[in-house]
Amino acid sequence: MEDAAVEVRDLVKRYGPVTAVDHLDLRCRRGEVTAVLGPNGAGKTSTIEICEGFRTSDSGSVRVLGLAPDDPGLKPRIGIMLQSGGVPQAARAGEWLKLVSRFHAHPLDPSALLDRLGLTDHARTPYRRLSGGQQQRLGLAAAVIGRPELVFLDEPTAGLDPQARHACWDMIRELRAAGVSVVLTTHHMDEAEKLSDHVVIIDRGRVVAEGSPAELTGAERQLRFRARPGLNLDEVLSALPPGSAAKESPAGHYIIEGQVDPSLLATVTAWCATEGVTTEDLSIERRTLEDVFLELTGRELR
Ligand SMILES: Nc1ncnc2c1ncn2[C@@H]1O[C@H](COP(=O)(O)OP(=O)(O)OP(=O)(O)O)[C@@H](O)[C@H]1O
Repeated sequence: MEDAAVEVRDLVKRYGPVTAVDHLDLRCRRGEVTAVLGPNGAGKTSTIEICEGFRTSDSGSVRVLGLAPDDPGLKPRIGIMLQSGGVPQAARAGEWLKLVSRFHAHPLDPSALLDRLGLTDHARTPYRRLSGGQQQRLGLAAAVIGRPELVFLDEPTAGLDPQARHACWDMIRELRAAGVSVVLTTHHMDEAEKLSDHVVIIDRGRVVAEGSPAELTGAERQLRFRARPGLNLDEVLSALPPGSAAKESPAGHYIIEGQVDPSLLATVTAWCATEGVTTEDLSIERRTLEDVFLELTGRELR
């Protein structure tokens, strides 16, 4: 398994009666961005923090860059951005980053990094006085300053405004371009779709689906329209090619799935015309990761 940045097999983590991670397998390839998605309490942070060496597992095996998570040789090679920050409350942003840089053999320039993340004006501000978004950005800076081979980012854009979010995305793209492996957890589907090579969806401590964003959303497209509620979809389905699907969700919002081509479009609009149904907002769309997630778990991510 030479090329795995992270290799987790049959991982189990229990907190008393709660099984947070339930025989989970996870493989993150080197040089790729892997996004781990799941609803609250799915077991993402438990899994990632076991990989980072901050929590112990009950059973299973974990290899990070080929090493055990508690191997002292691993720390200088990985960067970690914790959900909880991990920065002393009184530490000033600039001084903290300089201190962190001294732990690394070939660090990035702290001032340039602060500038990059829009924190130059806050270099002398104690951590506790930074806004939530500024704290996040400082955490990201500390995770990448040592030029790591692998970066773990736990919800890196939570609470960021759109501008800071884009700065964070740019940084993740640059890391990837430089060959750095990135493992990130997120609640944002668009973030996972835009940034990642591989998406792993976990729910109740297990992997429920994985693949590239394109593999997960499939080539299938959807025809969506609005019309009066309660249309008999069995009728339109009987006129469509086998394998097509139709649903009304929520009331008055219709989705037809299958080979969405001009012929299918003609069939649906002709059927609507014979039924005296006026359609509104008719559009053809690709399935999103959010659609896939809802189908798999029946739950929203947020
Ligand atoms: N230290 C702990 N003690 C007891 N239970 C815990 C602890 N940490 C996590 N849990 C429980 O384990 C389950 C998984 O939590 P975890 O934080 O790993 O999920 P998550 O997917 O990261 O969730 P979120 O998206 O909310 O951060 C949850 O039911 C949580 O309440």
